[in-house]
Order: sequence, then C-alpha cells, then structure tokens
Amino acid sequence: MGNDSIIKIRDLRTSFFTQGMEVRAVDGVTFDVPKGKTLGIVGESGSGKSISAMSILKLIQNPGKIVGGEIEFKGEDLTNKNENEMRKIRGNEISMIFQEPMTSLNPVYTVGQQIGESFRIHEKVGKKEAIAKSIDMLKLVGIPSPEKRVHQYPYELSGGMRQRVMIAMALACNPELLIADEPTTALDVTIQAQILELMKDLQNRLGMSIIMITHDLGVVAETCDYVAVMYCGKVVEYATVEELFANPRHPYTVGLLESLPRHDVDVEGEDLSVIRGSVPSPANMPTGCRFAPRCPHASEICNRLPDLEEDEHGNQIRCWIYSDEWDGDPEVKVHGTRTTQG
Ligand SMILES: Nc1ncnc2c1ncn2[C@@H]1O[C@H](COP(=O)(O)OP(=O)(O)OP(=O)(O)O)[C@@H](O)[C@H]1O
Ligand code: NI
Repeated sequence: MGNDSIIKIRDLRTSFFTQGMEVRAVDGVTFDVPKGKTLGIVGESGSGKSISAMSILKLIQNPGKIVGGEIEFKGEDLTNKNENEMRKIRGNEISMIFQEPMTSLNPVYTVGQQIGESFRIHEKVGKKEAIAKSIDMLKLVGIPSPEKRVHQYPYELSGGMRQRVMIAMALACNPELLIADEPTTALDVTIQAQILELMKDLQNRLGMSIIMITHDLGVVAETCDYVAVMYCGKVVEYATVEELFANPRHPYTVGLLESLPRHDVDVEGEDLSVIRGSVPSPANMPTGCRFAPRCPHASEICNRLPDLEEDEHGNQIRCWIYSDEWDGDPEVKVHGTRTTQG
C-alpha cells in the first residue's frame, strides 16, 4: 500500500476520562485509505468507529482526548495541527457526513445558504455565485428543481433529500477524503441504495477517497474496496473486501459474517448463528485479546494481546491463530476459523 494512501492512521489512541477512569474508545488503531478507494469500517456498536472518524478531524471534545498516535494526511501529521489549521482542512480537504441529517443541518438557514457557505469560505466567492454553485451541487446529487430547493429550509425536505443536501455540502469543497458515518442508516432501503449509488458515482467522477462507517455488511459488500473490522477500540482485521468475504480470518470477522441472514439456505426454525456473549465493558476489558472471552477457539496464549500482523496476502490480522506461537487446536490453523459449514 504505502505511498498511494491519502491517509495513514498509526496507533491512534483516543480516550475519555470520566469518573477517574480512562475509557479507551480508540485503542491503537492503524489503517490506510488508498487514494481514490473506499475503506469500510465495521464493528458492533461501541467499537470506536465514530470516535476514530471524529479523531481524524480532531472533533473530540472534553472529556475526550487524542492521547497518542499519528494521523498522516498527505504527508503531514494532523495530530500536530492547531484548531486554526484544522478548520482549513475540515470541510475543505476532508469532509464528513454525519448519521443524522436533521441535527447536522441548521434549521434557520436555507439549503443554499448552507451549501454556499463552503464556497464563500474556501473559494471566497460572493453571495450570487455561491447560490449558483449550490444549485450545481444540488443537481449533482440528483435533487429535482434545484432552483426552487436552494431557497428552502431543511424542514421542507424529506429525509432522503436532506441526506442528499448533506452530501452536497460535504462535496461542495471537492474534498480529497470524505468520511461518511452511517450515511444511510436512517433512510429506507430504496433511498439508501440511491444514495450509495450516488456516492460511488461521484467518487468515480471526482476521484475522492472515502471512509465508510457502517455496521451493515451488505453496504460494505456493495461500496467498499477495503475493510477494517474494529472490536473494542482496535482493528482486528484489515483486508480487501473480496478477501474479507471469501476468506475471513479473525474469529470475530467470521462471527460477524455468520450472523448475516443467508438467502441461499432455508434457515427457518434454525437459530441464526450470532456471536455468543457480549462486548466487555471498559471497566472489565480483557488485558489479552479483547475477543478471547467470546472466541470459540481461545487458548492459553490469548491471555496476551496479539499484534496486528500482515500475512502473505497483505491482509492484517490481530489473532494468535495465525502466529507461529499458536498453542491451541492445530486444526483451526489448517481449516480456518469458521464454526459452521459455508
Ligand atoms: N462522550 C463520551 N464519554 C465517554 N465515553 C465515550 C463518549 N463517546 C464515546 N465514548 C466511548 O467510546 C466508545 C466508542 O464509541 P463510538 O461512538 O466510536 O462507537 P461506534 O463504533 O461508532 O458505535 P455505533 O455503531 O453505535 O455508532 C463507546 O463505547 C464509549 O465507551
Ligand atoms: Ni458510531
């Protein structure tokens, strides 16, 4: 990967300090986003996906704090930048789409004022030109009658329209990196498919890189080139989307895939295989592999924390099974970590 990455995250750590305790929301996260590609970040609720994204933009607020690591964007470490420098990067070189469009759009400004603000700040254009450019953006994201819509307020639009406006805002500055945090979760499936299609199309035309945060593996399969699987603030597996689905290595990834409803087999009356147990609480975090208490293959060595190691395919896996030191069932190493026949 290396040099053709738009952003390289190295050992990123973000913690919240509450009630005399350190909650390590992001606990040593490492990943790259190759230029012009889409990286999906998946994982159960609370695994640190959104906090990772907010850390990249340095939007973490008290009692949260980035406590370590590097965020190398176009060769520069963002962790060293001050608020002024970050403001020039946000909504310019890197922009973000948040999950809930209604809370991210300002109810007292028109669509055009909000999209246009980006042009006025970053390109220093006048009011009229900003509106004209906003209309172009609305066209780009497929909003009908943009000349009318540009003067409307957020409450006058449907949920799908508002999410398109959010995308238009995020794209107004022609960002090199777009971070989309569950951009379609709140929308119905038809609109969801349209929005994802639109993002892909815009990526092809504008050449931007995307970080797509989702817990929907269907969305990942449709939109991503690479995937980082997160568990308890750590990346446990990083692979191309093809490899991840065809050849998942980490037992947690396998569990996620096995918990997907399958359309090819009749599962009626059968329990869907879901990962046993639940995510450990921050106060009770295992010191070894975070997934060990839920892992069907856990062995003695899993009491130690495994590193994220690259294998011969360039995939990265944080699991002892794939190391020379593996002391558990040797069969697992040979036949993989699947618990059911695939
Ligand atoms: N304001 C806060 N104060 C204390 N802890 C926080 C705060 N915000 C987040 N956390 C901690 O960070 C962890 C990761 O949160 P994050 O929002 O990144 O999860 P996520 O993977 O995006 O989950 P979801 O899929 O539900 O959006 C949480 O489990 C929580 O322990
Ligand atoms: Ni989140």
